[in-house]
Parts: sequence; structure tokens; C-alpha cells
Amino acid sequence: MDNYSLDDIYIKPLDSKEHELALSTEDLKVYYGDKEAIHDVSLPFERYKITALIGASGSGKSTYLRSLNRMNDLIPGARVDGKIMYRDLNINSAKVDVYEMRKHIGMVFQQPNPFAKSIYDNITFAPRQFGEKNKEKLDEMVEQTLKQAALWDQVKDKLHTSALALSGGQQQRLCIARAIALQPDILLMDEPASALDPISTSKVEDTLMQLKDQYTIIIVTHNMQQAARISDYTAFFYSGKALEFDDTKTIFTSPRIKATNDYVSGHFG
Ligand SMILES: Nc1ncnc2c1ncn2[C@@H]1O[C@H](COP(=O)(O)OP(=O)(O)OP(=O)(O)O)[C@@H](O)[C@H]1O
Repeated sequence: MDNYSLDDIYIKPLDSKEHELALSTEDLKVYYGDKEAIHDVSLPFERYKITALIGASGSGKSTYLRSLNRMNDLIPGARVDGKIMYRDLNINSAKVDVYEMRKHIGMVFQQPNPFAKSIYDNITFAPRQFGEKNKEKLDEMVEQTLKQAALWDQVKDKLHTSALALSGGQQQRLCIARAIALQPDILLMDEPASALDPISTSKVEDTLMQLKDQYTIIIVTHNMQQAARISDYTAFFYSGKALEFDDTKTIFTSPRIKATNDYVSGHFG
């Protein structure tokens, strides 16, 4: 692999008059102990758009994504510096109620991880924890979120059976339904389809395209065709830095940075 300069950076500015931002980071750094794994990443995320984070293994995509709803707080020795701006609030601040913030910025992980509970209880667990007790509302929420996740038709007659009996692709769509039950603004997804077969992957992709009307999605993916198919914007990570951010089409057809060009044309990864 070539050694690329970490100073050649192009981040397309998104003018806030034309592009409503759901989230942005300013000079975000993430440390594991003494090691700086993410170096000054400043990126904008437009509302109701899908932004893909791409880059080779170890380039920092997951570390960066996890910092966006403070999941790195759970890793011993991890520390995050810099700003994460959400609705004029820097959520990387000790004053922020992280539990409450995660209602607005939800996450779906690589491996489907439903609770060992029924399909119904998977979706209603967190809303009940947050105080929703009304059965009609919970029923409606289950139906609506499963429809949004394109799973309703397959499970409507077995809502009270175990989620663990679903296929991997169905489990992942259930996890998406569970994440949207709290009506977040933003969904963070760490390779949500990488453990799935091509048919399930395509269903999850269809689901994401539909969710875009209501949610802002930030997705880590190794699958470049997937990034090209579903995302509006793409950020290319290299060695802990976001070297390039632009419209997805530009990143895949005429990137400005050599490292991006080499990566998307398959020279390394
Ligand atoms: N919990 C951790 N403790 C220490 N170092 C870590 C930890 N998690 C990640 N790292 C390091 O941080 C750097 C970025 O890793 P990260 O997993 O964010 O990259 P990635 O681009 O998401 O990789 P992949 O595509 O393989 O998931 C790597 O050098 C990795 O070894």
C-alpha cells in the first residue's frame, strides 16, 4: 500500500442555508489510552440523507461512528476530544444525559443482537423503560416500526414468539425496528448487512432507503457497491482521518484525493 499524505484533505462544505445538518463533528479526536486513533475529524451530516463511512480495515470508521452517540464511553481507556454538535448542543460534554441523548441518536450493530425475548417485547422494551405503558400505543408502535423495517408481513402472526427464531436478516430488520421505536432523529449503523446473505442484504438496503424520509442515517460499510447504491454522501477514512467527504457520486467517479481514488478503484483495502 502506498503511504499517502494525511494533509491532502477535501471535505465538501455543506452550506447550512441549503443543507440542514442533523449532526456534525469538529476536530474530533479519539484516544485509546495514549494512542490517538482518530485525528481531528470534522464532518457534516445532512438531515434525511444517508452518509456512508468507507475505508480499509483499521482506518477508524467504527471508532468514529461509536463516538457519535458516546458508545466509546463504555470502552475502558477510551477518550474523545472535540465537538459533536447536535441541535446546537455539544453532546460530547459531561453535562449531557447520555441515556436521553441515545433516544435521539440510535445505533444498529453489525451482528443482529435481538434480546432473548419475543418480537413484541424486543420493540417495546425500551419505550416501556422510558415510561410508555399504554397497550394500544405499544401495539401501534410494534405494527408501525415493523412495517417501516419491512418485516410486518412476515411476523404479524407470531409477535409473541422468540426473536431468536427469526433468520439473521429478519433479526437485523427487527433490530432496526427496535432502534426506530424510540423515534430517534439519527440512526448510526455499523456494517448492518455484513453478516447477511445477498437477499437479506438487499432487503435491509431497501429498508434504509425507505427510512431516509424520516431519519438521518450514518452507515459504516466495507461494501463499496452498497455505499454507491444507498448513500447520498460518502466520507473516506484513512489512518484515523477523514481524507475526503463529498457527494457519493463524486467520491466514486472523480475523487480529488489520490488515496480515495486508489481505494475506490480497488488498489488497497
Ligand atoms: N477497544 C480498542 N482498544 C484499543 N484500540 C482499538 C480499540 N478499537 C479499535 N482500536 C484501534 O483503533 C484503530 C481504528 O479501529 P476501528 O475498529 O475504528 O477501524 P475500522 O475502520 O472500523 O476497522 P474495521 O473496518 O476492521 O472494523 C485501529 O488501530 C484499532 O486497532
